[in-house]
Amino acid sequence: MLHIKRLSKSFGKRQVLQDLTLHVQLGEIYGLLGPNGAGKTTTINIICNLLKEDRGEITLNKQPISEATKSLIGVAPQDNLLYNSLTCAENLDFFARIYGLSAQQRWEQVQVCLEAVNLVDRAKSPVETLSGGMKRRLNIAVALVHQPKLVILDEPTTGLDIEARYEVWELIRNLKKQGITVLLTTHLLDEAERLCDKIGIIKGGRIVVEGSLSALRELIPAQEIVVVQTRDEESAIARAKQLGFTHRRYGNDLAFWLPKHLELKEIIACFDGIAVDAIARSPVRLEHIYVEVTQG
Ligand SMILES: Nc1ncnc2c1ncn2[C@@H]1O[C@H](COP(=O)(O)OP(=O)(O)OP(=O)(O)O)[C@@H](O)[C@H]1O
Repeated sequence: MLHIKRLSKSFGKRQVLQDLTLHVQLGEIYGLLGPNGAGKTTTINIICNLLKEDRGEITLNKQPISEATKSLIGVAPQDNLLYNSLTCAENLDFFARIYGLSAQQRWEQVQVCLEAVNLVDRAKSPVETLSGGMKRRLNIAVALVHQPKLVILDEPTTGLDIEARYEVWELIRNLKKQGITVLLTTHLLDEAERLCDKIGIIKGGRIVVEGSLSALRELIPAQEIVVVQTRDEESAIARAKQLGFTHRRYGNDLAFWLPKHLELKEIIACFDGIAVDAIARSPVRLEHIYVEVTQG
């Protein structure tokens, strides 16, 4: 649905995107991940025709990006784009006017979008009276008002509490159910794990890995990851080396990749003679893959 091939963009001497290639299929939720400053927002701005690429090819629904493709895209930017003194319904009506909807279409779409984001009972409330979570949902409703085929959500749940986050996640899943394709950026790896059919990780201005979570898991040759708490890390690392376990640091945590499944007592036996305070086991998660790809 959205195909980007060898996209490059520089600001002055700083090359931000370098031969970036990504493919978003119709109806999927695609998560674009990468460190701060990796070029995610720049990529979004180019897709939305707000910024011109230096080189590369982008097609949306088989059409090159242009003014004409703008109406196929709805964007919910990182900072809510809302008028605080207007009500929820007025905000939606305002943006629907910008997209040139007729009065009848606007009336219908305002209702549909308020329903989609569960804000029907706040239709007449000024934005300034809404909670942070409600504002975020309204911001997403604005992106939907002209019935786009692709919705781009730039960090949709940043700054929200967990309850508000659940609501936004449910809303995003509902967009997918309606056949809307979603491209989202996030720094929350559990958000990407929960929602995304496909994940692309940007580093150095290009997509370094792209695929489903299960495909990305293949990048780490481990059945399981164990975090070991010990005052004698050196001995634990030396023992792990003897056993053929790769070791990694995730923040302060010392972790080992287990190449095969082991029972807990077998794991404990591996570190026999070393003072171990605690062992925590987890499957290979996006966090481990992300660290490998972005810091490797
Ligand atoms: N208009 C501009 N002029 C000059 N430099 C820019 C401009 N826009 C972005 N940049 C630079 O390009 C780089 C990529 O920025 P971008 O906002 O695309 O990153 P990002 O991946 O979205 O980051 P974040 O996760 O922090 O939102 C940054 O170093 C930024 O300072």
